[in-house]
Amino acid sequence: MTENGDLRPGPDEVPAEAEEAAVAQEHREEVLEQARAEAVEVGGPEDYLLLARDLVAGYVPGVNILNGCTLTLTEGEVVAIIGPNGAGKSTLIKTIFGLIPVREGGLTLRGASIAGLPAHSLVERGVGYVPQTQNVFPSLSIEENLQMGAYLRPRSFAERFGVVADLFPLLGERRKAKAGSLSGGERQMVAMGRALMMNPSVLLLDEPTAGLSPIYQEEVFQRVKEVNETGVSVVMVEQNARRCLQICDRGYVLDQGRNAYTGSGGDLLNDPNVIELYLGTLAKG
Ligand SMILES: Nc1ncnc2c1ncn2[C@@H]1O[C@H](COP(=O)(O)OP(=O)(O)OP(=O)(O)O)[C@@H](O)[C@H]1O
Repeated sequence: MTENGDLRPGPDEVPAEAEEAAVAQEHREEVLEQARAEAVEVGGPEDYLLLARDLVAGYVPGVNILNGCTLTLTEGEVVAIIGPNGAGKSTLIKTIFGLIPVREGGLTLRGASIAGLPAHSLVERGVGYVPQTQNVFPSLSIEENLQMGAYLRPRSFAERFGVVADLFPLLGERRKAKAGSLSGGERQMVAMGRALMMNPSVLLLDEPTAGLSPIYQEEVFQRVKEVNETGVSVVMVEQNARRCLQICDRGYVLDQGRNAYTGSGGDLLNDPNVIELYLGTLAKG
């Protein structure tokens, strides 16, 4: 408080929140410094369904967003990518799906390099991707959206539609409804259903619960688990970090395009550093 009773902080006073944020930022920098020194230890490409190793990628020439990210996915796993805004989570998933070129590092699927392959080649190889936004064709019906998902194998449509409608009954019950008339949560089911039409072995989900009510968020998490139980391995970027870590097998905390922490969902949820730096309110900063 200033001498004249003004409650606003004076020029030399640092508000408690800003001070806390500065301490947390300093701590994050230390964590990243350590991450830089210790590369994430992984096995060889043949040991994983999917291996992204020391990836460097970015949008603008000369500006890297991923600064050496490593992620592994083993058959049957659900792997979460969490971290603060702008950490590069979506960029990592887009790079894996071939939407952003790999500048350095390796990217393999079942031991074979997929770096440089366009997205449609990845779909043919069994990788499905659900973008965060604009992930349905609003003027098309649910059925037509799912047909778009099966465009590479139109003859398998009926069979796959049956499988997908078993997982997401809404899609069968309302197959003639325009996707644009659905709620955000229902659209997310259409988007996931569409990606599953090609019977992928890996499903990449970019913030599937963003903008959804808590009830729909929970439904999405449950559906992801059910999809995983059918044998689909999942990599998901999530803003609801706590809930995601509860349902995933392993998680990666990214920060400034680098691996900050990695471990089982339970270990990350209970790690005091992860709680302090990434799961608390300061993580949003
Ligand atoms: N199309 C783009 N062109 C240029 N820079 C981009 C583009 N998309 C994202 N970026 C930048 O890349 C950085 C990482 O963005 P990214 O979307 O991967 O972060 P994120 O961890 O997914 O965060 P958020 O939770 O905010 O989506 C940000 O600084 C962002 O501004």
